[in-house]
Amino acid sequence: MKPATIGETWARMGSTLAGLMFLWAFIQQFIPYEFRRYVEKGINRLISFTNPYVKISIHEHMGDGLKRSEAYIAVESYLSTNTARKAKRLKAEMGKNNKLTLSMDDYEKLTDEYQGAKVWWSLNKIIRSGTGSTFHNPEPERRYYSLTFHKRYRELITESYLEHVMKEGKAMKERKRERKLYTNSPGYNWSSYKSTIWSHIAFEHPASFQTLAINSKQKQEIMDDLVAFSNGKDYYAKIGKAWKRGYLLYGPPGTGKSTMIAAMAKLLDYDVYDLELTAVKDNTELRKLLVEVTNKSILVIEDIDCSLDLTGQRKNDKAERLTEANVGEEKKSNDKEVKELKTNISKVTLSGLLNFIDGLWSSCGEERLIVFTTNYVGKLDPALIRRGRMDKHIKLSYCSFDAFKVLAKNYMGLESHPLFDCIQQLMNETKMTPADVAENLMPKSVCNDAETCLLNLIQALQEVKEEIEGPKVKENQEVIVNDISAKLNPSQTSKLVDD
Ligand SMILES: Nc1ncnc2c1ncn2[C@@H]1O[C@H](COP(=O)(O)OP(=O)(O)OP(=O)(O)O)[C@@H](O)[C@H]1O
Repeated sequence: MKPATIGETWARMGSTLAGLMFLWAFIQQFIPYEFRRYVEKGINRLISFTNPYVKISIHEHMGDGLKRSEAYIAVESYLSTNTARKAKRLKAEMGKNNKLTLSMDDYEKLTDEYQGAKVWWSLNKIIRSGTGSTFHNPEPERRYYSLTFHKRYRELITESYLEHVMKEGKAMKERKRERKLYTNSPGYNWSSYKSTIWSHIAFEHPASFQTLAINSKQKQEIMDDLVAFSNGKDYYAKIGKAWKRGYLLYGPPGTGKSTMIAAMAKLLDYDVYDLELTAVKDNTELRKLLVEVTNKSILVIEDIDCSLDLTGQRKNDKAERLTEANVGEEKKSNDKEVKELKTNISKVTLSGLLNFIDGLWSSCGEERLIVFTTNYVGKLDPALIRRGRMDKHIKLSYCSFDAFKVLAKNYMGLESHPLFDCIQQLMNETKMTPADVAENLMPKSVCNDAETCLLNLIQALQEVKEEIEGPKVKENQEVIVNDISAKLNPSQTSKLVDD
């Protein structure tokens, strides 16, 4: 008799297995549940006894279903380097600097070798039919990586290879890291998540400390403080303090508080979590949001004076005013607004916020900055900004000549100009925010050159000064400017005088 080919053997095995399964399904109907469980357990044990391969699963989400597992993220980036070379089915996504990044597609398999041991990775998913996206289950699909290897490598894989994957994966993730801007604001529903969870976009704010227009001494001091913080892991551990630091940025609108936060994030390569407190329903929701904040991040609460209990009160007042004005045609729209205002009143309390920042963040997470901004530092509850909670108080003020020089370099590439003296003198006598100075330095038409922009600024500064000191100032100042400008460009001078 002719020996069976490999194909025939597989076919025979397949049909035998199918027959056995059919038989088992048939028998199951007649045997009690307990006995069935017993038989199934035995079969499983027999399979694992005869199967020489070990399987480890690494799931994407932690037990609570909210947080992505760090192990999963590390495996994902570890495998991404092999993916482009080895995998046949790839997933492409837009990554850092608008570059496409490739990763394994669902159900794809990859092999890897480590100290002579061959392992197999695959990306699988569990689809939970019938479940929708909810707060607790943001995704109905749950992905997980499976690692399969021969049992003779058990020790090598569990004690050495997995550690190697975690370490390499984390390092790669760090190198490819793209800074993100997270927000909980319902108006910015960038992802499919519900409004109460953070949604994010890539954070590509162009501001840096180099372009930030503040006094150079103050700038250097802040930068040194930030760098010392980010290198301070051992120091914080030694003194027994949680590795976090609070900054209070205060000053009039347009002095660069938001710009400084962007510069901080760029300097340290941190993510930014912009917490809109008025969109947080209550302390429970606040807790959920804060638990989600990752390490190496800045938690920002802007205009803190407008965000806490005060806001509730303000909204209540407005709701009452609208209710009183409920007459005529406006009634319908007022009713709607009153309803929205009443339902949107945040119940987050100052003590709730402080408890979470002090308690929760001290017991979990590290390398985090908290930044509060306000235009009115005097309005804040001293408990909120005491040292230890807000460690560094930074005052951002009107544009100094030092700060102006940074803006002149940013906007016009100018390091010096004969008109700078006049600007310096006016800046010492007036108050103008960097935002207003910057606006005046922007060319108003394509043909505007640097000198025209500087003259625009001088004119604006004169107007501010005039408001403070009266019109006589303008006359005196014009004489000085005209003297300088006449030497530079006569046509510009007449323009200024005419204005
Ligand atoms: N110190 C600064 N350095 C560089 N640019 C600045 C500075 N201050 C303001 N600007 C410019 O003005 C614009 C507004 O500044 P920014 O939003 O940072 O001010 P702010 O203090 O946060 O204001 P607000 O209190 O109203 O939020 C910025 O887009 C930036 O171009």
